[in-house]
Amino acid sequence: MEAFLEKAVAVGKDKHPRNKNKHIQYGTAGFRTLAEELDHVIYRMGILAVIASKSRKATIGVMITASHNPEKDNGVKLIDCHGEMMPASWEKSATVLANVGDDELIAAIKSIFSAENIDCSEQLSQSLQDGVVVMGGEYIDFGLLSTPQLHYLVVCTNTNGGYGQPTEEGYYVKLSKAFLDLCQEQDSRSLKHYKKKLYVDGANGVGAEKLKLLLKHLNNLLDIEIFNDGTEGKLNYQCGADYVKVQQKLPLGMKVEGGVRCASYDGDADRIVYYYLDQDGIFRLLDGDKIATLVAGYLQDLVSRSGLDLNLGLVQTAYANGSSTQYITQQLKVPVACVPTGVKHLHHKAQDFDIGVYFEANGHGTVLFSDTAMKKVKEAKQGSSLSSDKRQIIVRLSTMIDLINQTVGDALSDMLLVEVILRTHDWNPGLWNKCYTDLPNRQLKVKVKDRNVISTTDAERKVVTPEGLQSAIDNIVSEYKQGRSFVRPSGTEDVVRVYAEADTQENTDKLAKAVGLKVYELAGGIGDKP
Ligand SMILES: CC(=O)N[C@H]1[C@@H](OP(=O)(O)O)O[C@H](CO)[C@@H](O)[C@@H]1O
Ligand SMILES: [Mg+2]
Repeated sequence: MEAFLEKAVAVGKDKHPRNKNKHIQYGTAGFRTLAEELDHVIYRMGILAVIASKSRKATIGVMITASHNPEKDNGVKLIDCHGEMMPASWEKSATVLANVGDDELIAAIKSIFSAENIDCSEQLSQSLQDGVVVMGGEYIDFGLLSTPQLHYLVVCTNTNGGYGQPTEEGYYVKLSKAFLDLCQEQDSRSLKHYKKKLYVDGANGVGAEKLKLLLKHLNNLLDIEIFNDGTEGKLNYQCGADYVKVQQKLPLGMKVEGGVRCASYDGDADRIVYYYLDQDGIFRLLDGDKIATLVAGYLQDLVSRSGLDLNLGLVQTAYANGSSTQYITQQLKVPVACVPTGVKHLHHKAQDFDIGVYFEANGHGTVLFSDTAMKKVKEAKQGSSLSSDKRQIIVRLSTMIDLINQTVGDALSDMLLVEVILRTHDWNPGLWNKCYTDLPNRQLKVKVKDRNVISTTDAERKVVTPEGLQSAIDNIVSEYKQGRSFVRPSGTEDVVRVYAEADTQENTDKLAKAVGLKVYELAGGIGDKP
């Protein structure tokens, strides 16, 4: 895209410069003025026409005419895809584009792209293909996919189909077959609490489209209504997993009844969080920690009933709610490891176990089965001396392995996994939520001059530099019941993140603010204080 834009500026400057500083406006019927003043305007309308056509995914028209005006005049106007005039918002963009200086063209084009919510991925994808071809490489263009689908396809390709068919359809077939098998196994039971109704917020990303395709394979075992499916709203804007997790409220546009399970994906569908409104209409979050404990508890039970000698562990980050860690270690008696933020750290650590469950609190996670675990399950399944009870459990474990996308966190696969477990337990979201009660928590962002002045240790739970910050945090935290707080530089945004937990939401907010202020003071805060 950058290359394009640079070319647009270069050609503009060279062949169609804006010489006069006269403001010209898209009026009643396009731009209309002396022909000699229109050259750069018409060039720029060529640019706008392409943007409009991409936005509409249709042909649009550009008319050059002075209509009823004198001969020395001329004009240009755009015709929208259904044959009518362009809407007012486009007239505004046209006016901006016509009047910016030659060097401001890039910024103006970018802002139209973003205002009209236009996807530039096609151009970026072309750039990628150019890079591959120039090196003599070959590529398969799978078009639009979720991130975890591509992870799946890479493994399938490199295992010659051993992990599944290397096609998007193969992905749906593999997951849905496992899901149907696991549900059918218990088809005869009557379910009291588990309902098949589920609301899904697609974050206006790729997940909604992919979910629609998956649903065709699920034999109506799930009754899913999709919100934020990308037909109108903006990507991740007041919706999606991150918004719901951090804001702890329903996404934009989602209408739900109490007690019905809801889930939000993120834009590329590698994260998922669940939530519901309880009988008092209060929002209840079932985040990555709640998913991790649900999955770990279930698999732990399955493994112990299978009689197989397999160790199971759970990997979290410092963002995991303190109650979840306590529940896992004390109730489930599953060992927990804490690693720095970022899936690469969690995934790596999870490989230390026969069965490694990992989840970030924000809903990114999966389960890894080691080669040894896969081999033991496979051998047990083939064994002839199993009682029918044991066989059923081993088959279940083996089908679970097929249901889980082990390559990376996957909103679709994780959703099916959660649904199977809830169905098996015959749980509604309230029963799931009851396992443990989250400590109130708060995340804040603090802007500083250079976030790298903050370095951390102990899986990011303690600050090393700047000097004095950790002892200041310790002092503040000691004033709060069940208080815990840590700070770290974000790896994806130019901010320092503050996390806090305490006994009440009010105290948690106070704690987060006090720690945020210390960061601001001791680590070079800029702009508004937290
Ligand atoms: C608190 C939080 O949710 N941090 C996120 C966020 O990283 P930061 O380094 O905190 O900006 O984006 C990462 C990539 O998606 C994700 O792995 C991580 O969990
Ligand atoms: Mg993602």
